[in-house]
Amino acid sequence: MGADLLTVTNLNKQYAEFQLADVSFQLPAGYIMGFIGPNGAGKTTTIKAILDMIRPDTGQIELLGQTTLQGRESVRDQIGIVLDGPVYPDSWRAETVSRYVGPFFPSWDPDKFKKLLQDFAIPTKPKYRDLSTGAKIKLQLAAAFAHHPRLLILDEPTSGLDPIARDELIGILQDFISDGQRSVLISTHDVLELAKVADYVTYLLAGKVTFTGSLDELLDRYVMIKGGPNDLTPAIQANIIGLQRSVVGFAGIWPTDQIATLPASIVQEPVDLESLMIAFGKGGRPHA
Ligand SMILES: Nc1ncnc2c1ncn2[C@@H]1O[C@H](COP(=O)(O)OP(=O)(O)OP(=O)(O)O)[C@@H](O)[C@H]1O
Repeated sequence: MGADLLTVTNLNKQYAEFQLADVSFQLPAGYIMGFIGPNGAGKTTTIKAILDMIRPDTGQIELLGQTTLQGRESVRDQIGIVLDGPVYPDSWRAETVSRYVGPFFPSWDPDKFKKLLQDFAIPTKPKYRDLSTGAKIKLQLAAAFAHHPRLLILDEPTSGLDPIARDELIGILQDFISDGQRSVLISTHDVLELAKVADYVTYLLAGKVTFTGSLDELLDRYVMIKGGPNDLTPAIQANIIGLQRSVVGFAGIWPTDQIATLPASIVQEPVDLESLMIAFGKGGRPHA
């Protein structure tokens, strides 16, 4: 496993009605980490702290081995950023980005940027405000890749993308990490797409990390259980995560290490990330 490109340790930030509490996780080189959790969990706040767009109350952020603000500034060139929503002035065109954004990055490669505009099929004539949502995201990606980043940080890049564009983006991210030297931190609600490529996930709930680690490890910890109405004993009801009832019975998430406590009539199936996220979001908590 390569060196960590990003380490977040005990990050705290207090707002009037929200607290980011002791957020810690690390991302090694060569991997994609999904940063997931319900609306308002604190994903954007954490990303803003990582990018020095807000100042945390306490905690440490290490970006490409640099912990101080000055040190992190010195590696800024190696961090590619894609944020949700409009990021360039309405009147800009694709090549304006190279003219005005390029000078901020010592390793900006105008030829690479031009080639990416072609590769990503980004129209160069329309003004930024008239580009489609997908083209706007791809323009940010082209700008991020044009300065040869080692770490790509994306905050909800898939919102507003159609399924084809989402699939394309996932492919681009996979290519990006393929040499084992680079990593991606991606915050998204699109866990179906994410589950196809993420090696690691960090799951944030109400400002706290409730799981960080390998996606396979998270999925191995649980099974989906199903049974008829009469199978729902008080013991199952007390421990099941994200109980769903219907006329034909019930379903929910169950910790793998407690499978032995289940009656033989209960059906067990592998769990997927989306079902887990829904169950956790409904008030269930990840099992220690
Ligand atoms: N500047 C601020 N002042 C006060 N509260 C803030 C500020 N910025 C964010 N918050 C609050 O912090 C909480 C977390 O917001 P954040 O945008 O980090 O969540 P998120 O996980 O990215 O959510 P979403 O998935 O909806 O984008 C929210 O309740 C939000 O209102």
